[in-house]
Amino acid sequence: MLRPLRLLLSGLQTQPSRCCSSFVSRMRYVNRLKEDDEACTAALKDGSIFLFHRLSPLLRCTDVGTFSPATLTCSDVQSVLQRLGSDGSSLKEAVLIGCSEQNQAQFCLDVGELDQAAVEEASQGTFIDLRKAFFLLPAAEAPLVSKGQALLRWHQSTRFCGASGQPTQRNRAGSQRFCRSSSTVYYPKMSAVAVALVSDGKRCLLGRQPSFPRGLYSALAGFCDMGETLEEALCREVAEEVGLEIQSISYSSSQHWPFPHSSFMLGCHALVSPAHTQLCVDCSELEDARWFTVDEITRALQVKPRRGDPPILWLPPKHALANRLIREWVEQQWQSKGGA
Ligand SMILES: NC(=O)c1ccc[n+]([C@@H]2O[C@H](COP(=O)([O-])OP(=O)(O)OC[C@H]3O[C@@H](n4cnc5c(N)ncnc54)[C@H](O)[C@@H]3O)[C@@H](O)[C@H]2O)c1
Ligand SMILES: [Mg+2]
Repeated sequence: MLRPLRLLLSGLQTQPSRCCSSFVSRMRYVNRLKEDDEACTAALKDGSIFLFHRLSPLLRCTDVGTFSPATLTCSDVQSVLQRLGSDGSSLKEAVLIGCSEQNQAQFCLDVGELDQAAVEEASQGTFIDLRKAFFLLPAAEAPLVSKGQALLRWHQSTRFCGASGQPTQRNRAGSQRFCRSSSTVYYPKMSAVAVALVSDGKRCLLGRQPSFPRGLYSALAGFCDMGETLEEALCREVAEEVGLEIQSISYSSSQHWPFPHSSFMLGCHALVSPAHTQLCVDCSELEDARWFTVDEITRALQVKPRRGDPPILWLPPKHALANRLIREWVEQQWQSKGGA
């Protein structure tokens, strides 16, 4: 079958184009690799690979005691696989996750079929559960690793078509899967979650679930229902969880959150009328919810939690969107105090 000219031309190009800004050319390059299997195969040969073992990423500890994701070249991975007696065919399972600022395509690969300790020894790293690894990594590197895990998990759970029950096939980049029998195309999925930092103008509202570590309180959150807007989801979640009606919703920022599975977190600030702040907590959802003053929150932000010694109030870690919302609120409170 004749391939479209666009794909033939793009297949010749195995590096990002230099005609536009480096960001634009990297984005277009990654997009092209998703569409063109041959270009993607070529990019893998020159690309970098993040290894996972049963969804735990391979990290390396630096000389100064910090952690970073172990970045291997394709030939590094080939020699690790060969040393462990694998024929290297599992490289075909690598999934495209992006392109580095150095214009190198980035892939992830799960080598869960190999002995974990042997891969660690051969690749000079350690596989660490993402729940721990995510917080050990610098905030700039954690999202790439969580994206890799999310894509690998999605491939593992979408092997069969929900309509025909037949096996699905992936494209080279791993950006979609296809069922020949039902002609269904599957794309990676994530659930939308609305998070709100609710304030009454002077205090902010935080809640805790029974599963949270002792002392931890966070912004209210909930999965968006089908057909809901972000605003509708926030209003419903806050009403359900603490029995309040919110208004003046303003969007702050978003993040991909890998726990327990892929969520697309949409973070907002919201207000309640100071005359209606009485909480009616739904105990089936939350163990507790409370109003906190800016002084209490400012003190809690300065506390470094130590193992076995939880402070009275412990806030979400810096990598979490809720932490960002809390910091934004504190800054805005101090600014308005300074201006008053
Ligand atoms: N990154 C952050 O800063 C941050 C902050 C708060 C919450 N979160 C995350 O947001 C997620 C949702 O928060 P929550 O637990 O309060 O939600 P929630 O209040 O909607 O309650 C969870 C319940 O919703 C139901 N549910 C509906 N749709 C679902 C779906 N698509 N997937 C799973 N369950 C679904 C389930 O019964 C589940 O037990 C959690 O996974 C949490 O880790 C992240
Ligand atoms: Mg909730």
